[in-house]
Amino acid sequence: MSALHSIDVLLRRGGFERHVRVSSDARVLALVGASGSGKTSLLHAIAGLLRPVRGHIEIAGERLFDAGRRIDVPTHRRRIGYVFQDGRLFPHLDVRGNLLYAARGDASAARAQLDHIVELLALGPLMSRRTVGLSGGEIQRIALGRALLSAPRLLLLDEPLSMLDPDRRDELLPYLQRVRDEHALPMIYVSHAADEVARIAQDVYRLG
Ligand SMILES: Nc1ncnc2c1ncn2[C@@H]1O[C@H](COP(=O)(O)OP(=O)(O)OP(=O)(O)O)[C@@H](O)[C@H]1O
Repeated sequence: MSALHSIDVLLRRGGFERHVRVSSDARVLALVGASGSGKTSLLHAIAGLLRPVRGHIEIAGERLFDAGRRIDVPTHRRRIGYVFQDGRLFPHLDVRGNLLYAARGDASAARAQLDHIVELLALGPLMSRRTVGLSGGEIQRIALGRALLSAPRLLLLDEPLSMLDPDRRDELLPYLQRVRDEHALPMIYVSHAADEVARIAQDVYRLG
């Protein structure tokens, strides 16, 4: 039986090429490595945005990609929540609209799930705000909530705290820890910050 995260791929992007081999049973895995070592490229490959030259990607028993077996699950069927450095909220929607954008299931299930996420991430006071004027930490909490509401089977986080100043980072970390502890989701967490990695992840893979 494969590990929870079982990845063995050759990645190529322009002149960049890297072989990545990860086998880990940690539910929360951190990816670290120098700038340009391929962390984001690996997340893109997992999300189906970059096709590996060869190899396989299997997470939580789900074969997402396997060149030899001609498996390449389309991005929208991979059920992946993706949180970027900069939140990437939709400017034309208010906070509630952003959260519900990708909500799955029937209306009552979506509402129950929304209530849970709003509580978990303390988003109540923000619900009818426009995205303009939100702080960086608020934006990231909403981005995290939006990703969770898509009912993902895997959460990818690409340096979600790196644009925040140290105080805001410290404020947001406990929310990430709550998500880690209250959702049984596998998570892959890219970061440059060793202290952050130590507080979030259960295993660390270094690229490069
Ligand atoms: N669209 C692209 N076309 C060509 N090369 C690319 C493209 N995107 C990324 N690269 C190259 O691929 C390599 C890996 O980039 P990637 O963004 O995966 O690294 P990273 O480890 O996430 O870096 P950082 O920590 O700076 O975000 C780099 O050398 C980068 O220049």
